[in-house]
Amino acid sequence: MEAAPLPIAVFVVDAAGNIESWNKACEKMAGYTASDIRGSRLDRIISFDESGNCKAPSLPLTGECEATGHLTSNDGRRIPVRVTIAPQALDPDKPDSFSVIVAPRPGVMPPRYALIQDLPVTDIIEGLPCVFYVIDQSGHLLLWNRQLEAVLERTSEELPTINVQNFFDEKDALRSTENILDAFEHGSSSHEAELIGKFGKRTACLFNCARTSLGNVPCVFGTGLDISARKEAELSLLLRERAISCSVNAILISCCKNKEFPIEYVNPAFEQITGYTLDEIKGRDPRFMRVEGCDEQEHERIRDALQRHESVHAIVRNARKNGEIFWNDLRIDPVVNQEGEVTHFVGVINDITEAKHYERRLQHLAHHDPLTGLANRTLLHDRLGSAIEQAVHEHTLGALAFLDLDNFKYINDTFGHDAGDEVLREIAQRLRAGVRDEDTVARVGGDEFVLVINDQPSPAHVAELVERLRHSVSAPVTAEGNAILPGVSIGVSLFPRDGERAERVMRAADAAMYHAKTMGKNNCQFYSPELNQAVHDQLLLEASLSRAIRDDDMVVGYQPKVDLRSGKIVGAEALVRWRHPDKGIIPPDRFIPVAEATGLIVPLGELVLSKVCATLKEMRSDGAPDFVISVNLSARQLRQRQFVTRLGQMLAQHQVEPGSLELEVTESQLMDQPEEAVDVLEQLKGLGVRLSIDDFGTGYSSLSYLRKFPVDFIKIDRSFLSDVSIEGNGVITRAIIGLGHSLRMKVVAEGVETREQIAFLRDYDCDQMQGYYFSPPVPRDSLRQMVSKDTRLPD
Ligand SMILES: Nc1nc2c(ncn2[C@@H]2O[C@H](COP(=O)(O)O[C@H]3[C@@H](O)[C@H](n4cnc5c(=O)[nH]c(N)nc54)O[C@@H]3COP(=O)(O)O)[C@@H](O)[C@H]2O)c(=O)[nH]1
Repeated sequence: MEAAPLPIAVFVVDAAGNIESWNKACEKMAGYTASDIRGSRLDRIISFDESGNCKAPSLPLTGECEATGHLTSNDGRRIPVRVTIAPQALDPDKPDSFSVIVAPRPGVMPPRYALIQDLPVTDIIEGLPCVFYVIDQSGHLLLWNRQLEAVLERTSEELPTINVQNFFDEKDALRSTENILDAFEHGSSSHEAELIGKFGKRTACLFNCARTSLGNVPCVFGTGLDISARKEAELSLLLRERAISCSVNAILISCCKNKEFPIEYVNPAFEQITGYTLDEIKGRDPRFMRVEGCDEQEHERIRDALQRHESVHAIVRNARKNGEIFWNDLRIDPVVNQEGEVTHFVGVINDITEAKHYERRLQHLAHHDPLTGLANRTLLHDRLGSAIEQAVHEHTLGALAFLDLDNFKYINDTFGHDAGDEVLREIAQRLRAGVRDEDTVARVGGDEFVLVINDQPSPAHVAELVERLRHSVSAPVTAEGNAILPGVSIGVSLFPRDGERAERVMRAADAAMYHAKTMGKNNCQFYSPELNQAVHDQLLLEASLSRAIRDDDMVVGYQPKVDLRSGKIVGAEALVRWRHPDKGIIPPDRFIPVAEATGLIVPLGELVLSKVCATLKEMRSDGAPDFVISVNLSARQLRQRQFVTRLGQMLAQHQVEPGSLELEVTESQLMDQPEEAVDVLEQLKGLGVRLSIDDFGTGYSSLSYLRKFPVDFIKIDRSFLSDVSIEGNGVITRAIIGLGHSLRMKVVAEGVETREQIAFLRDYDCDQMQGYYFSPPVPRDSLRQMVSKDTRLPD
């Protein structure tokens, strides 16, 4: 392109040639500003030609003249100009200012290289924004600029002595030197390499070399442009590119150029997660992976955010190429260019399918029983709350049934835990099959199930349904090759009739179930306000029992035990009663279960034992040192860790012979945890006390355990004696007597009420009897009298 012609410059000087005025045109031509130049002499900027037609003006100026010369601009250029100087004053005799008109001389502009000799080469080389070098064929520097010294951290004295290959890293030296010297052969070369300073400074440079010669010496000259910043930018770009490429999160970049936001890039993780390659989907609308009809609202939200060029986070379901649906934790952010415009969107796709499934599993676990898959207590509570709310709102009737398996412990102990689990699973399935999908079946404890039955036409319908369920649950279950008969007690409450809050409805069903248990098990009871009263009474009983034990309102009665051969009283069973201030004597059947359930049995048992010890001491001083008193023990007392130690201490404290105390434990208690029972019984035996198995025949003793229990007596349960003349009963009683004797135990018959029973027991060599036929439980003093009078069973 032709350069624009320079304007004519006109300025004013005084006669001495000092510049007085300087306008924009002058500044444009010469580059000096008015403040730079004002006051300078004319010959500072214009050198006049001495030869030629025009004569150079001499100072001081006197008159008009025309000359040619060169204007030296402030950037060092020498511009050929024609100069006209004319006095400005009106009085030509006293001229004191002159106009100087400077015009570039057309046609006298030098050819392209004509001024080359005038070039300030050193200035140019030093002013270059890069390193400059001239190298001979041996690889030594002939010429260089200061920039090279700075980059190589070397002085101008050092540089000529060092070969160019030492300017580079060892690994780069050969290649870089070759590249530079290549220019000797090919005329030019270009490459990138790092210059290494003497003290380790590294400068990445782009080298451009060209062949030339200095005089007759062939050499290569060139520049090395510092590209460190560019290299750094490139590296960081590369790093980001690699990071995107290596990311485990799928990344998608889409363009904003149209409303479809076409895909421009996806990384390998995207390809792996979705199954689509970049080639397959480039240019497509990213929504192509959405699942029709799924997460519509979320997609709408994403769309809105993108239209507004905003970031958005959403969790949606997408389809992989193979059709599989995955959960996508999606984060989309706008990408802004240098002008601040959003040009792209970057989407980070995180496949959280596994996490979602895990979350669901956790959710399920948090709300379901792992063994049966039924609802657990938490879910039951939620469902019951909603069911009650619905029943209240819609004026319908709902039912809550509380089911407790009657003999589950026995099943577990006899057939093993695997069989027990199988029974629970089978029962769960039967219950689930017996109700509708909208009803809830929950397992809330080892052998406790709860049903929430919605929207029932009448209580009679509920009763029918629950009875059907009871039958279904009680049917034999085959587990681990055994046919097991699981009985179940069911308590039912109705809502909102029995309560409008979950806790109340649950409590009502629980009370009904408790009632069903006391009614002989394997039956179903509905809650009634009377039942509530009973539960209330029960609670009162619990509270006052604790007080009674503390205040010693307990009395112990003694029922004599008689030797069947001699008819002599040989001992007694201690039986506790509660002497209630208002209700009179309360029998143990009413408060022992409460004491056991509340743990009060422990202090109560200790109270009885200490009273018995006191009685035994009295009996000894009465002259009956061999007299034995038996005390009933509950399972909870037996399981008490310090029981044996404490009993030993108590006997010692009362100075009672351990052999005069007998402890009765029921057969079912022993068989509850037989291994532990053997352990405790042995410790008790070690203490010297006597042991007996109470209510024998009602539990499920196995012969192997009977052998292991170190007991002295077995007590035949009174139910077997109720009518010994009836075929079956007599047979069992006889068998128990035989069994006891064969195990070297004495046999006691309890609940003996008739002469016939006595005769029967004597016929079959039973050892002792206890029962109303001889005596009911009597106060301590009455017992002492009977013993001292030697009251006997008649022959
Ligand atoms: N853990 C503890 N349990 C105790 C204690 N005191 C009593 N009990 C247990 O309470 C149950 C009921 O006892 P009770 O009402 O005292 O009845 C006993 C006898 O009165 C009764 N019996 C005795 N002879 C006859 C009879 O001829 N006919 C008849 N119908 N009943 C009779 O039997 C009960 C004694 O039974 P058992 O204990 O099985 O020998 C009872 O289970 C007691 O064990 C205590 O301090 N701690």
